[in-house]
Amino acid sequence: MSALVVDTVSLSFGGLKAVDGLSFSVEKGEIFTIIGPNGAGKSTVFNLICRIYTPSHGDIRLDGRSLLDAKPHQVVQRGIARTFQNIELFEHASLLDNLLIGRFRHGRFAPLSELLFLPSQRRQELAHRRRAEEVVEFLDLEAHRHARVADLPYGVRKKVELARALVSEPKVLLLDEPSSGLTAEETDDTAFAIQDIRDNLGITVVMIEHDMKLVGKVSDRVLAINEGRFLATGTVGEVQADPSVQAAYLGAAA
Ligand SMILES: Nc1ncnc2c1ncn2[C@@H]1O[C@H](COP(=O)(O)OP(=O)(O)OP(=O)(O)O)[C@@H](O)[C@H]1O
Repeated sequence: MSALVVDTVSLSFGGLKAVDGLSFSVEKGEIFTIIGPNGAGKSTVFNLICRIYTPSHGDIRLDGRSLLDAKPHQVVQRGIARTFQNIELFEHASLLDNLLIGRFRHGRFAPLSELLFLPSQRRQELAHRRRAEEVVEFLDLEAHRHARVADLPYGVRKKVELARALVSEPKVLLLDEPSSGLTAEETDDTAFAIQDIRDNLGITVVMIEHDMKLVGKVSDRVLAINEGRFLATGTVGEVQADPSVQAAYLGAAA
């Protein structure tokens, strides 16, 4: 069974069809990349998967179960985590605190037991702290664990966002332009991190990315879209050679 299925999904903003009858599926353990010119509908697809938007038509399924009955805050509990094109962190909190804040969005948050600090709550807290420390180590962030996020260089902040997504132990990780704003060296580092996340943590990765070098390095399969519609899917070479993909990029550049 596919990990994630987007099934004939549509969404319009006013008269604009941002996503138009789009279907694709992502297999478990795959690194799957969505490409397309600016305004193609890529971020809207992520927002639909995360339930920020509700499709006007179609269904989205995680492990065979529709996500459409989930509220945005329940999507993390269902097993989907996400990073953003523009970093979204608590800038004045420490790296570690940013990861711990994630726990309120993960698992059960019971205000009363939290208040009373019951043993079950304490166990959960400790497990979460352990998980946060493991992720810090996994992404080589130990040197920065107590640093204030606002004081960290951009490349490290981007990694912290990735760490925060991993703390929720997702089945599927959505990465929105993981290389944007990074140097070539940091982008190479990100490629290794993405591969490690799949290989060592067994997480399925769905990524939006413009940097075709990174796309070619890590993707098992690529999906190209334009004007909210399916253009082509296959290996990066197959998709880049597809005439409809070339026409879409040429059109966008015109
Ligand atoms: N909230 C919104 N309200 C109105 N129009 C929107 C909204 N969000 C996106 N759009 C429009 O929908 C279309 C798809 O936008 P989207 O951001 O999904 O594209 P994208 O492929 O992610 O682009 P980029 O590569 O530039 O980030 C664009 O024409 C955009 O202007």
